[in-house]
Amino acid sequence: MLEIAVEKRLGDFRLDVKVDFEATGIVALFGRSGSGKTSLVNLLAGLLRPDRGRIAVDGRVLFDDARGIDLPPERRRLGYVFQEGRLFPHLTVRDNLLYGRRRVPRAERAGPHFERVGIERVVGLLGIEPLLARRPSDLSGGEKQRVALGRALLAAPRLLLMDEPLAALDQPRKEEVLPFIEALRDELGIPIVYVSHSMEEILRLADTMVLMSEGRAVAHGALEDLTSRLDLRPLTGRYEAGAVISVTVAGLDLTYGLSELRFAGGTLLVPRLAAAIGSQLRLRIRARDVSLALSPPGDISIQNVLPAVVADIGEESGLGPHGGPQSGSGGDPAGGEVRPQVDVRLDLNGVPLWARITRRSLQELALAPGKPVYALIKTSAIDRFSLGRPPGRRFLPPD
Ligand SMILES: Nc1ncnc2c1ncn2[C@@H]1O[C@H](COP(=O)(O)OP(=O)(O)OP(=O)(O)O)[C@@H](O)[C@H]1O
Repeated sequence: MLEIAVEKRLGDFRLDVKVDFEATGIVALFGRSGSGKTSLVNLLAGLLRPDRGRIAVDGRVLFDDARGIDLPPERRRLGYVFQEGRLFPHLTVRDNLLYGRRRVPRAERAGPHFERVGIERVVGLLGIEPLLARRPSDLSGGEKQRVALGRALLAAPRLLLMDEPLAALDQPRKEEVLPFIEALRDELGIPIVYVSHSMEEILRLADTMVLMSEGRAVAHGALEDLTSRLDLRPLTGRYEAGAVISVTVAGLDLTYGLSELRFAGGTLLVPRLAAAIGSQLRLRIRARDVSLALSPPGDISIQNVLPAVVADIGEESGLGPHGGPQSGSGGDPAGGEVRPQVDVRLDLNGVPLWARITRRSLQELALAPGKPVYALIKTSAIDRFSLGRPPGRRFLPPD
C-alpha cells in the first residue's frame, strides 16, 4: 500500500497530492506535461522534500513532517530509473550492476526479498549477459535502459520508480525494452510506479492508473475503468480515446492467417498474433477505428461486426478552449465553433467500447442511449503495440 498526502510549492506550481493505492504490478502515473508527475516521484524518492505531509510504503513511514521523519533516499529502499539511464560512464556494465548491489544495507543482504533479485536472475531476465564487459558508451539506448533497470533492481528495492524510462528511445528501441519491463512485472513481484505521458505505454503495461492534473491526483483505479470514464476524457487525451479490452486467444484461422480473440462482447478477428491459444491479452481499440451501423451490413470488407447498445454520447475528447475539461454536451462548446465529431460509448455485453463518429452520423442514425447498434472494427485497427499481456499472467513466447 502506498499512502501519499503531500504538499509542495515549486515556484508558481503547487503540488497537492492525496492518494492511497495498492502498489502491485505496475501503477501508471499519467498526466499531461507539467501536471506534476516527476515532482511527485522525486518526493517519493526523497530527492525533493515536501513542505508538509506524509508518505508511507506498506506501513513504513518514509516522510512525516508532523513526526519529524524524513528518510534519506538510500534508506527508503526505492529503486529509481530515469528517462536516460544515468549509468556511470567509466564503469563496465558489470560494475554498474554491482554498484546497485553494494547499495543494499548490510542488514538487508539476506532473505527472500534480497535473493529474488540475484545478479544471475536479473542479468538473465534483462538479457544483458553479452553486455557485461562493455562500457555504457558502447551500448544502444535500449541496452542502456536495460542495464539501468538491472542496476536499480539489484539494490533490492521495495518499490521501483520509473520516470519516463522509454521516452528517450525511438519506437523500435521501445519495443525492444517493453517485453523486459513486462517480464520484471510478472517474474519479480516488485511493484512499479511508472510515470509516462504515453497512454500507449500505459495501456500495455499497467493495470491501475493514477491520473494527475495541475498538481493533483484527480482519479485513480483500474485502467479499464478510468479509460472508459467520460468525465476523464479531457485528461486522458484526444488521440488516446479508446477502450481497453481483455481477451483470450481462442483460435487461429490458418487459411487466412487470422487470430480469433474472445471476450464477453463477442469474437474479434485480427491478423495472426504470436500468442498461444488460451493466452490472455489486453488490447486497445481506438474510438476513431470503430464505426456504427443500425443493422449488420452485408457486402462489406470489415470482419468484426459486434452487436452493442449505445450507453452514452459525449464530446470528442480533447481540451476545452482554456486547457480545461469541456463543459456540456452541446454542439457549441468553444464559442460558436461546432465540433464535428462525437464519441459514443457502447456497451458490448458489459464491456465498454468507444466509437468516434461525425455529429452528422449521430443525427442521421438518431443515436441515443439504449439504442441497439452494430460496432464495426477493421482487423487492422488492432495494432501490435497496443497488445499487452494482462499483469500477473505468464505469456508464452512468440512462435
Ligand atoms: N524547482 C522548480 N521551481 C519552479 N517550478 C518547478 C520546479 N520544478 C518543477 N516546477 C514546475 O512544476 C510543474 C510540474 O513539473 P513536473 O516536472 O513535475 O511535471 P511532469 O508532469 O513530470 O511533466 P513532464 O511530463 O513534462 O515531465 C511544472 O510547471 C514545472 O515547471
